[in-house]
Amino acid sequence: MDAFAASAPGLPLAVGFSGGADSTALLLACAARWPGRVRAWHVHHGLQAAADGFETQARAVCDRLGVPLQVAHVDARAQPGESPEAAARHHRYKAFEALALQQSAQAAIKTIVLGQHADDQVETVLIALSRGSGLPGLAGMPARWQRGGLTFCRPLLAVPGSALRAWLRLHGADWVEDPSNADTAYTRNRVRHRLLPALAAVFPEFRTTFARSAQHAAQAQALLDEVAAADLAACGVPPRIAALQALSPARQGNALRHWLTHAHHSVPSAAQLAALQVQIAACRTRGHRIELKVGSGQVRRQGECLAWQAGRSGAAG
Ligand SMILES: Nc1ncnc2c1ncn2[C@@H]1O[C@H](COP(=O)(O)OP(=O)(O)OP(=O)(O)O)[C@@H](O)[C@H]1O
Repeated sequence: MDAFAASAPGLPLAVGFSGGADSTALLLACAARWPGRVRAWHVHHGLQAAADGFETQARAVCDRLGVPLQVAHVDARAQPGESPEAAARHHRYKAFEALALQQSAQAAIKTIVLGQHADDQVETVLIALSRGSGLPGLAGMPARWQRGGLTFCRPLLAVPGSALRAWLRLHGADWVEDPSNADTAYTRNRVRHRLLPALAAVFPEFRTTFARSAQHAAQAQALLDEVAAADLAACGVPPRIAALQALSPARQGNALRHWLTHAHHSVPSAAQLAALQVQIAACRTRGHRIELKVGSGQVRRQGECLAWQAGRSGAAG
């Protein structure tokens, strides 16, 4: 397994270690490759009775490998309207950031590696397709990104889940099965247990080909982000309406989506974006008002520019 062949990670690194098969394989591989430069971080989500067993397993594996383990306990219960998976992910990343802050300067963690593999990537792309997502969703999970001064990597995205388990068995390693992975109440689990076997029967190479499509989508999205950044630099932030009107509809929509998503963390629906573009096109007189619900807030006209107003409790900006 040489998933870091393309670019070596900054060391020392921490493995996000759940005790499950995927992150166990990742921890074993990293500990063998960079002895003494690897740590394990385990997040106890406080959600299910089995979680204490995950922590016990994580401790046992790390003791055996001689890898230092740090455990963060969080309360990852979902807020109303939030999915349990999204809540767990949110709290996990916060916990990783907190663990990074606890490190001494000499041992500062440069990279956090996570164990998502090719099957996880296919599931992500299929779920995005089922929701009618655009390129950002179809691009799947990024292999590498920066957050809070840390670099996160997913070096196993090209490796099938079955290959990881076979590799673990070959090395006599054990892991815990998260019982919630079998719960078909979750969309992702239904995709994994019902859809992936059907796909494999029709398209045996689907992991590789879907991953290639996801990469094409990610490259195209990177280009659209560059075009949006250049167009917004010309339009100003917040954007001037006359400058937006000078753009083609496709570039205007791209620039608006980028502005709302990146500056205001508010993803507009296709219908909201189309309505906003109709309003921008009609805005030819001094008295023309624009006031539209977009994402989690509102877009209004403010003089010659658009302005963003966050949902009820937020401030204008
Ligand atoms: N409780 C946790 N503590 C630390 N890292 C975690 C935890 N849960 C997940 N991760 C990290 O995030 C990755 C993706 O988690 P997810 O739950 O989506 O996958 P998984 O298939 O259950 O992975 P695994 O088999 O490693 O548990 C894991 O491979 C691991 O690197």
